[in-house]
Amino acid sequence: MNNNLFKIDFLLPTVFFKYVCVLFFLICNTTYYYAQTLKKGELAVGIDLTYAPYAYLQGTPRGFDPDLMRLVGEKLNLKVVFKDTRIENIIIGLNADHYDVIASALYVNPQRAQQVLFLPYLQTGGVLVVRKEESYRPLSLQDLCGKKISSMKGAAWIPKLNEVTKNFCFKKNKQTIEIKEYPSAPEATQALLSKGVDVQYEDAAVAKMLVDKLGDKLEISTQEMIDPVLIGLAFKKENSTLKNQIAKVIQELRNSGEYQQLLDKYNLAYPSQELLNKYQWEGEAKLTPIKNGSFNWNYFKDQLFNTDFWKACVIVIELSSLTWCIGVVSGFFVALLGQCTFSFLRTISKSYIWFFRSLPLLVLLIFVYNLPQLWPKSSVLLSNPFISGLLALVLSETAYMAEIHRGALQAIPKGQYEAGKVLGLSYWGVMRIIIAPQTFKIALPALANQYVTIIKLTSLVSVISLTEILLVGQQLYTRNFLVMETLLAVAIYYILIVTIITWIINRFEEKFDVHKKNTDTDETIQVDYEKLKEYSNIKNKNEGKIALELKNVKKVFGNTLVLNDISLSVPWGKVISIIGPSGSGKSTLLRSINGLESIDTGDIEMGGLPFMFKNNNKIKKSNKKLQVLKIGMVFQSYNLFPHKTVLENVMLAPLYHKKNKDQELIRIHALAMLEKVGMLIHANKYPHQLSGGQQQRVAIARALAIQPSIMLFDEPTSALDPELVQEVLKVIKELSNEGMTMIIVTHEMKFAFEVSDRIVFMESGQIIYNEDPQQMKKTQDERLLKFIGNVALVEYNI
Ligand SMILES: Nc1ncnc2c1ncn2[C@@H]1O[C@H](COP(=O)(O)OP(=O)(O)OP(=O)(O)O)[C@@H](O)[C@H]1O
Repeated sequence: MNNNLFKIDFLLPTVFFKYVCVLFFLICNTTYYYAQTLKKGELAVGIDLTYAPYAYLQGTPRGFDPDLMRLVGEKLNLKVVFKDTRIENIIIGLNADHYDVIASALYVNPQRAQQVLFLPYLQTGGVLVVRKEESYRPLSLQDLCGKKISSMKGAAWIPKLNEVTKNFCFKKNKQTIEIKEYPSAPEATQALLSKGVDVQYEDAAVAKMLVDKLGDKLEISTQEMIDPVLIGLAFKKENSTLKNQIAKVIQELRNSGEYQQLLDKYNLAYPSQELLNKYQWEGEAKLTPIKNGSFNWNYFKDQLFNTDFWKACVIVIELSSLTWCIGVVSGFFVALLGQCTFSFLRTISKSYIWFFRSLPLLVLLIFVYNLPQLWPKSSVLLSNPFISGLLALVLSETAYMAEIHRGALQAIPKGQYEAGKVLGLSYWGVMRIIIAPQTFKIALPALANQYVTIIKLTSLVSVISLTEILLVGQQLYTRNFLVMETLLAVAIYYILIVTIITWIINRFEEKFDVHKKNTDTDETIQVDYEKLKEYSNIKNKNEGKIALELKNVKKVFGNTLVLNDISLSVPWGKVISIIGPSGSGKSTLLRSINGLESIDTGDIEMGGLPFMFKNNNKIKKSNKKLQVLKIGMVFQSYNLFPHKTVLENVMLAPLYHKKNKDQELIRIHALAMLEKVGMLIHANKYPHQLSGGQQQRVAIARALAIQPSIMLFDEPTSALDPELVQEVLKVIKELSNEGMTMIIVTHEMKFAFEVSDRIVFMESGQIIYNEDPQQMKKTQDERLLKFIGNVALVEYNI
């Protein structure tokens, strides 16, 4: 027993040692695996599949890089997984552990070498591509002075082109080389085809593929590669194990000849020793590596003072402001077309909105910018990216703005249109003076929001090489790959612009909001009261004996006969009240008299002149504007213009029609009308600051300001509280005393019987009685008696 125990005691350290060894081996092994790839048995490859012939998607990833990585994966016994990533984000993705290696034709440059480990595996260089139809054939960079060059964003040769401008072109008194950077090679080629640029500076392999496909239009003008550059696979700084392993595999592939076969397939070359030596010196010895994960605050701070960013801010503000201003106006017109009575115009509006809202802005931008390819004459304007960008943005934004305006237009009560119409304003007059300002005010919060959206949308214009803020940022980080630092600076610039613009719009919105205007104090109006009296009398211009004559008027709404053979004669200076049960056609009759409703048959004459009459089986309106001006109309719901003060409401129509009067005279007359209705003291207030009765009295003053010969009142007291009714009736009574010809639709029976010369009783669209009030009181008709009797006869002190 003791022996056994001894044995166990003796054996334990041996077993423990074995366990520790196995565990150590396992840990080492695991670490080994995780050191080379993120996921065991898998090689994740970061690749931009939009760069043929190096890497592209045709069902599966194809091109030189995918082919090479598959070979490498085979040799290392790893499953290759491709992670499609845009080139500008590819290094940040590597350092964020999204993949193990970048195989995406990544040019080796000193800034990039600070952030990743490079394994050079290819050599390429730039060539110049030109349009075949033209005679211009540049052979070197020196031949590019004064020309426009398209290039892929962040290409290695861009700094070199700038050097040529500085050290060669300027010294020879030649013009600068203008470089336009595009997101990818196809866009750069498109710019060349549509004559936006003169030359495309392109990678030799890409250019060869281009010429293979578009040989009838494009040609490589250089004899050999300009400035050869290295292309490398990139690894995380800490992952030299994987780099060494893949370097070993590539060496094996080179030894076996497989690598050369692959190079030949794509017309590429392995880097020359001379170029590799240069890289050792430039890329690794000279620059201190950037520590992975650190944020370069100094670089970020420098970007806040970068003049290129500030210039781009000016471009963004100009582009977004112009887009917004033009879009607001054009959107309003598209929205108006949508409200038209002509179905053809409505269809145009709807189709426009449908089409441009469905079209992605990016597609529209590229299409507009490249339109000169289809329509060469347009290149005069459209080859300028600012103009192309503005046009595409305006086309797209107009559709969105039209929808915002449509909502605002629908929110404006119909009475506002009608009030403008009865004041004799033309359609465009009503739109300009009454509807547009109100629509704009309603739509302003949504429009302001759209402004902010446009500011951010301008970043898309970088696709056609307009150097706005994002493009400046992209140009920087595609070279140095300090993506986070650059994008933070970009974000700061956008936030700054949006904050300033929002502040300006908010001030603007406050200015527009009449509810926030402090006009509550009853400001004394500076007027000469003696002069007011001179203008306050009603001057009727009575022509002929009869003010108004309706002959056999009929009006149908759908299948309902609303006015049935109405004949009515109104002599000058008389007051006619129209009474009758609800729906009997009283309002329709009144609205037909001033043309707010058309009639189906019959004639309407005013002062002996035809106003509506039958011609070729159609009812026509003659001298409509002139006739309307002879009629003042007061609505049940006042219909004052809420964005104008009381005085502005009253002066609106006389100022519009002018009639050779000077503005001061119009103002005095308007004040006189306000004095007449007892509203002079409130002249500077806005309608929302008045009671219902006060608003109705302003509405009467507004109708009187056009100096009408006939006044129509459509239930002027129906919307008022009983205490406010009498202040309005008092004004109407005074007008009748002055001899104003009036037609009043009312339910105020006592008032009607007191003030009227005749009372018209309507039922089912017909005039049943048209009598003197005293005579009507003696009626034996039970129906009429019942109607008059059923109405409460309130005692008014008027
Ligand atoms: N725009 C319209 N479209 C269709 N029908 C209408 C329209 N305007 C009025 N009507 C119809 O015409 C008839 C007469 O309406 P109207 O407003 O002239 O009557 P009213 O006598 O003024 O009534 P109330 O005293 O209630 O205002 C009603 O049956 C009404 O429904």
